[in-house]
Amino acid sequence: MTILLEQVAMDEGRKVGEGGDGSSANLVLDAGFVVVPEPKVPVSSSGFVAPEINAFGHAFRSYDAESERQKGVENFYRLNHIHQTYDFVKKMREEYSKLDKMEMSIWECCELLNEVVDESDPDLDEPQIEHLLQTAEAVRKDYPDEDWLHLTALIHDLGKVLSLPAFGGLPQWAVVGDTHPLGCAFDESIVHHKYFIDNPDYHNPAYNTKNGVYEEACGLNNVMVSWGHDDYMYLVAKKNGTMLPSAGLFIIRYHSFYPLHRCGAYAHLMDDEDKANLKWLHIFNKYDLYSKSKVRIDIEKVKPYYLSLIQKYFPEKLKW
Ligand SMILES: O[C@H]1[C@H](O)[C@@H](O)[C@H](O)[C@@H](O)[C@H]1O
Ligand SMILES: [Fe+2]
Ligand SMILES: [Fe+2]
Repeated sequence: MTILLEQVAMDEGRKVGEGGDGSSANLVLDAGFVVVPEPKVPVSSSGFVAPEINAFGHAFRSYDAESERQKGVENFYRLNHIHQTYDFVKKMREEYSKLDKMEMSIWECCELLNEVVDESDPDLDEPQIEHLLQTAEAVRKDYPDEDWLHLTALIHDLGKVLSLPAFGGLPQWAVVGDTHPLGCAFDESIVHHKYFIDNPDYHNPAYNTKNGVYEEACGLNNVMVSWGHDDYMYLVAKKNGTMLPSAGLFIIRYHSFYPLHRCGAYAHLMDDEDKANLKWLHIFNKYDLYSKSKVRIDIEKVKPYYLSLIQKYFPEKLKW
């Protein structure tokens, strides 16, 4: 099966100002029709076995178990839940859609990411480039033919550069952690849900019902999801005209949306394209979460392979 990129770009373009990604979402349009094979979801994978415990001796994603990271992580979610509001997300999307902060290649960004510490993650305290390569290499072993998925894995967390001064030096609560929609009720499955009580949207009747400002099946592209590294990297990839398939862009954009991909919350907002792409996100999530370990990848050895993928799917320099 194939899809026409122009069609996808137009579909997304019609949602301008409605929680979509703004008016210049369709750079690809200029190139006319580009036929991209839509990746088929393979029946099953082999190799990678998800470990039962993380590097700190706990189950993965234990947000309440006492550990050296627990308090910091909980405080992170307290701030995240208080400050991420519908208006805040709208403002951030507008600001960062300008892509006027930096010009650099994908690989340069991978290297920059090493400066970033993620305070939201109970399972990881390794430099971020290790996580990128661990995820990508684990995916590559099980899905050797899906090179777009290897590259998606490599770049999925690059948006964390938002916390660096050159990108506005955003606080952690606006960069990392799980994401959730704004403009409708906060689902109970969201980590440390109790802190929403101090969020103004929680008390706003326009925003605190099941559907809130949305209609059933309106499509996630119409939904304001909390601002952070996911949506930023999606904007960067899309607006710089990446050739990644829509499943790759969906993974980048929603990989932290655990309430949806782990708990099935907000499923009523998805449209058919979201549902198809969610299958790939489920596959990806296993590698993103469970490849986090102390095992280092030899960067110099794998670098040429990833540089070739970057060249295939991205322009040499991107606007950030
Ligand atoms: O703490 C982690 C980390 O910030 C990841 O990059 C993000 O994707 C996860 O959803 C989050 O739980
Ligand atoms: Fe992430
Ligand atoms: Fe990740």
